[in-house]
Amino acid sequence: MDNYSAVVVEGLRVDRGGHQVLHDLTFGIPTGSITGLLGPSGCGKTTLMRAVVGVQIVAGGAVTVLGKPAGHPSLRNKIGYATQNPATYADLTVRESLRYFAAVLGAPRTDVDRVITEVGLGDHADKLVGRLSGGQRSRASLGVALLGDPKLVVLDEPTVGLDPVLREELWTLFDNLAKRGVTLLVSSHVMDEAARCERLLLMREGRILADETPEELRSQTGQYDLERAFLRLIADSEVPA
Ligand SMILES: Nc1ncnc2c1ncn2[C@@H]1O[C@H](COP(=O)(O)OP(=O)(O)OP(=O)(O)O)[C@@H](O)[C@H]1O
Repeated sequence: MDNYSAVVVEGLRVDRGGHQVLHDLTFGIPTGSITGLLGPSGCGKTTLMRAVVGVQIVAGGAVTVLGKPAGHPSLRNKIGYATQNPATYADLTVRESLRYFAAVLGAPRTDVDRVITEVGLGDHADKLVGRLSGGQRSRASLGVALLGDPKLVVLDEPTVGLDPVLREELWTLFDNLAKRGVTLLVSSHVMDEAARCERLLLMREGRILADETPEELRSQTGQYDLERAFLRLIADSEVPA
């Protein structure tokens, strides 16, 4: 692996439920970048993230993360992962929950207050997770992914259910993490978030349609609006040879 790529995926194939859901994917994710993973529901975004984090059985190919095979024990404390399902306990408060996960991960206790502030839950730190709104609960899960000092943060639709102000705050947090050299892989359905990413991986039906910067995507398709650009790519990919 070169120093430039935090993640290298080569010829990745994954089968789920008896079907191939990822088809020979090959790409790299630059260190310290925010890469957006975008595509319609069911195209394979979560499956790809699971493969990067090392919890997905793969049928073929290789995934290398920070120079080690995905799932290698030494990566455990270097990767933060927030799934679409909140990873917190309903009967603990936000602070208790984060303290628990900090202990499990071996992260310093002082991290708890830092991440509570980072995810904007300062006013809700002593509330039971079960009494939080959906958006607050997903921010509590995001807090778990930020405990310790992860070098790679993988976030599956972290802004679902958040209002525009909170979404903006979270994207500012992602920018700050990237400036510190953290690599972020963030999935989203929302194309306006694509413009916040340095690189975009656009997926459809288990294949990567584009791996480029928002600017490259705009100039390649002649569309400024990234949603239109994506639709143009899909239309072009469907033109019979
Ligand atoms: N546990 C599972 N068992 C069998 N098939 C699955 C399982 N989870 C997902 N799949 C299938 O794998 C494919 C990719 O699903 P995946 O969850 O990766 O898509 P996604 O792009 O993340 O979707 P969404 O945006 O809706 O979360 C889909 O066809 C889905 O039906």
